[in-house]
Amino acid sequence: MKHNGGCKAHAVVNNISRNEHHSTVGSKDPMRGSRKVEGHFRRQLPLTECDDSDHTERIPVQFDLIYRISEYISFFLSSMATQGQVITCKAAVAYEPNKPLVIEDVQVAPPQAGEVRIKILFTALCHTDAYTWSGKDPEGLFPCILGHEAAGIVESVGEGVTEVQPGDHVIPCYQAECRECKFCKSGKTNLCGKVRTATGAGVMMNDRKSRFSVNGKPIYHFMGTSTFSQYTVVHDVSVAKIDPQAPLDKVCLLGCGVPTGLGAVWNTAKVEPGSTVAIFGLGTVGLAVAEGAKSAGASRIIGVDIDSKKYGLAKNFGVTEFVNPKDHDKPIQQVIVDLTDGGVDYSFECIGNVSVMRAALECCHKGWGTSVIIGVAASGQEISTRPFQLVTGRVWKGTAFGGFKSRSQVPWLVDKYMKKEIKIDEYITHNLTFGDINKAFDLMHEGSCLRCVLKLHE
Ligand SMILES: NC(=O)c1ccc[n+]([C@@H]2O[C@H](COP(=O)([O-])OP(=O)(O)OC[C@H]3O[C@@H](n4cnc5c(N)ncnc54)[C@H](O)[C@@H]3O)[C@@H](O)[C@H]2O)c1
Ligand SMILES: N[C@@H](CCC(=O)N[C@@H](CSCO)C(=O)NCC(=O)O)C(=O)O
Ligand SMILES: [Zn+2]
Ligand SMILES: [Zn+2]
Repeated sequence: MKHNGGCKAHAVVNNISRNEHHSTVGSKDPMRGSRKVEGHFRRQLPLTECDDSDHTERIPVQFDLIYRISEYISFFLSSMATQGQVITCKAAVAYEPNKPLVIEDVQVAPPQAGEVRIKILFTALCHTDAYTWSGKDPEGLFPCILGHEAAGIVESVGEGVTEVQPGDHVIPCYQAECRECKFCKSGKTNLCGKVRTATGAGVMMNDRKSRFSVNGKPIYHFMGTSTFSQYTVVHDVSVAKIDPQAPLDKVCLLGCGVPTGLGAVWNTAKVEPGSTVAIFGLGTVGLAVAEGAKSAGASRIIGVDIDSKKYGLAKNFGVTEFVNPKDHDKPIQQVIVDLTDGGVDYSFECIGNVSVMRAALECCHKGWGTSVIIGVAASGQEISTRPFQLVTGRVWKGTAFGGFKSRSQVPWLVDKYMKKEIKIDEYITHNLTFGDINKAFDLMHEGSCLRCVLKLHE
């Protein structure tokens, strides 16, 4: 008898099937059917039909467990060979602003005290990588290894690291969480001060030096993550340990864009049921805002984008109305105020354009409307509005990583994805190999690309 969907084992099989299906969308995956020791292997097991007897129902679960143990042992043995050694691997180096990234052999030093070396399996590209690469980031340093939206497996740990060990599946987090500094203890913010000066300077805290080099010349770290490398070294306070069953080629997105949008709604704005919402910019971050607003019970979710093609897609994430500023003669804030009887309860800027940030504030309702800045604006840019906008009750806020505490809450977001409570697959429009990283950046500037996931190892 075939599955009827009611047994525990069947739940596992369903999960495998779903992921298997999505992992093939838009990509030719040379890993399919192979048995490499990597994060998404579990989902590539051949499926056997089960019947209703206890015996056959247990087969997939046992098979899965055996596989996971062998995966762990195999990874453990391979990491024994590299622990304490310099690893030479491929990384995409940004030598100069806007010049194509160069994939080359990079030496990655072993982790020092309080550091973790991670084998990065999958990384996505975020608009902030392109922003720093463009040379407009005041903290941008060259040569560097960009990348901050990824997932991988711990290869080795430095002295004193207790919360992760080789073989653990992890997401590197550009926003650290040490649980000891005044930011972490305040209960008022997800920002952490412990390693921020080092990550902003492209080095590690211990010795203020980089762990990356090419032929002896140091290469800067980026955002404390540098995931455009087959191996990276991060601070232990920047590592979230996640469910080893989670597909790493999907949950890599929980390193930045998706949590940022969801958290902007849930943690920063705290949107209530029945609220009206305007979202400026319908890329991954804006769509995650829409998803968060829908789940928070917003009654109207107005998407604003200069690319009208975004509307069809945005409906799937909860956007109920669409406005293209190019279709109107009036300022966009006036268009939205007219549409909503005086303005929206909440607005979100997900572009990084300071003129749009002003419009997003000014389309909020007098007395209570709150606008959240998410977009990252270029060096030298400043925001402005008439102070009267704030005097009359509008509130201007900003958010980093959606207010989520990284080490504590990224694993929770992974679990929510595994329970199908949040989307991830729907944001992945492209899958490419590491060698195509420059093509992936080109795609980012095309309207059809939300997130492109790169596979770092063959
Ligand atoms: N604060 C944070 O923690 C955080 C985290 C992730 C990303 N970001 C930033 O968020 C922003 C969005 O990231 P993304 O990956 O979704 O980018 P994206 O480029 O995919 O999306 C931007 C969208 O804005 C639209 N747009 C551009 N100019 C516009 C205009 N004048 N009016 C209306 N729409 C316009 C584009 O058509 C596009 O759909 C970036 O600035 C990124 O750096 C911030
Ligand atoms: N380095 C830039 C600021 C960049 C920025 O604002 N980064 C966001 C995350 S963007 C992720 O895609 C952030 O979280 N900032 C808080 C922090 O970096 O501590 C500049 O100097 O202008
Ligand atoms: Zn990002
Ligand atoms: Zn801290």
